[in-house]
Amino acid sequence: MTSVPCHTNNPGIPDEETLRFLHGLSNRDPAARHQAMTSLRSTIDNWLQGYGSPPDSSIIQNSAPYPSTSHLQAHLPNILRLSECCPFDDIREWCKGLLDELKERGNGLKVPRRIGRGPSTFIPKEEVSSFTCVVSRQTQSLFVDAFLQNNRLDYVTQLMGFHPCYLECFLRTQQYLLRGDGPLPFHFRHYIAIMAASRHQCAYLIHLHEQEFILQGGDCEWLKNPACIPKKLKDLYHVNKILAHRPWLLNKSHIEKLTRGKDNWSVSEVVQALILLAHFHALCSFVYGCGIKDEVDHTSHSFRPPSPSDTGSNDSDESSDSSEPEIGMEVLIGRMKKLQEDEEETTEEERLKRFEKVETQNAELPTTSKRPSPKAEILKYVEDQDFCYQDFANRVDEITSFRAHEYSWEDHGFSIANRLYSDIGSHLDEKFNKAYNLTYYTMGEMTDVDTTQFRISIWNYIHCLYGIMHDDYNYHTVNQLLERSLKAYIKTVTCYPERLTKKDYDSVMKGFKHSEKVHVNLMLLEARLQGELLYALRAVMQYMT
Ligand SMILES: CC(C)C[C@H](N)C(=O)O
Repeated sequence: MTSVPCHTNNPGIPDEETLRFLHGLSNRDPAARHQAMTSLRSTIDNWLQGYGSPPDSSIIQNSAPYPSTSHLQAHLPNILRLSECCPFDDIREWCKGLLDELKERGNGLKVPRRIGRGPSTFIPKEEVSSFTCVVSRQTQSLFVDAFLQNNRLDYVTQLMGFHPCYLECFLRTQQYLLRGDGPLPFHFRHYIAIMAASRHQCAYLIHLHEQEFILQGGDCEWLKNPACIPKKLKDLYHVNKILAHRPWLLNKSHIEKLTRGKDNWSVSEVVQALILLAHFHALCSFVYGCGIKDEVDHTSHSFRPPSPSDTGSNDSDESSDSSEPEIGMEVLIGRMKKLQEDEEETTEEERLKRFEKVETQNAELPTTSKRPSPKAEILKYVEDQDFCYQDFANRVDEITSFRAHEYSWEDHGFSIANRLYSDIGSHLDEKFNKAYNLTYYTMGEMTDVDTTQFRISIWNYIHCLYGIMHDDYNYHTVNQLLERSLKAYIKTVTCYPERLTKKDYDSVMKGFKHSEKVHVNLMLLEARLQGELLYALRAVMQYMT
């Protein structure tokens, strides 16, 4: 345990000492884990001997420190979390036993209750593969990797565990962005993650990265009072806002502003920052799209009885119109077949018209649900909180559609990313391909289904929300395969993820399995990420030429 603990007085942010202790348990080597457990055990024994007041020094028989009650108390939510989600059986069992023992013996200590509630409010916990269920070897070893990388087996990872071959790629890329070679210091990377997540008020990601920020030696003043962050980071606020909500407005002048002057951003740093921002904006969509709950140690819920949101019955918000019947899976499959059989020849002009039609229809979709009002602990990170998505079709600026054949990820984005921030292009490319091509040839209970058309229409529809047109694509397909309620869901998750409700999730893709809904959310994440990056990297290219 280290010196100078960082006391943040924020319920979401434990002190540095607690975080270091967790570090000790995150070890691949069972002997090292055992040692970490023994040392914590001695610390707790010291406390138990003294029941909250320092015991007579003759009783302390080991070299472990004597903890204060509040200090020990601060460990408990984390011990609870480990007792519920840790891929190492030894730690999980040990934590369970410890909590039970403290409940009996820990005079005055408030011991949180185990609730085993699962990662999502939308998906029953029995459906989610985790350490308690039988998961494949591959998934199990990915969970261990994630635990070691992030000091936890987080809920995002658990849900992505439905799709291990994607998860592998996701973890590798995120690890590279946060811990790999790159121009930005580690604590900056986490602060940028916080800034990105705050655009969608995503407390889940904000709290995770506040902790990582502290572990990377970040100054906790930046968390308490974001007004005191360095000017260099402040300069990123504007770009963050545009990229998150109206990326088509990004141009070379924004890059110029960041790179001008002394002690400002280098182009490589800008590229890493833009990719981090886009990565975390898109991850917010995944978090909300799948109804991911707060991590066990991020709230004080475990001291009180479960709330409706813990049990997944929180659907009080009325937002989507679920009265409209869905077309049903059989009709959908029939339409896909038909589209494949009679491929229609279209002119460029016709394709453009169809694209514009889908775009105009987007603007007509209802987005009635209200924005949740953020808590002060989130608001402190947000500037201009009213700035949000605006329908591309209703833009006031003279901006034309982005033509993907003039600037595409494969031919342009990929190489400029790789050139300015080595290897990132390849990591992202692999991840995009995994998400774009992932298929099990199933749809609900049906097998041997070619779902290509459906999946491509989701991807291209998301790009359409951002004004990106794929010139060789017939947008008529989008209207054939994506019904209004599904389009509304996709639009909400992509553009206003914080407004999504359980009811929205329940009322679309009715015959689909939960793992398939998560699959759709992976595509939303990646297509949004790629859309933002196309604009961001085009702006960088324009600045450089
Ligand atoms: C999103 C889902 C409809 C994807 C489908 N299960 C497939 O294997 O392609």
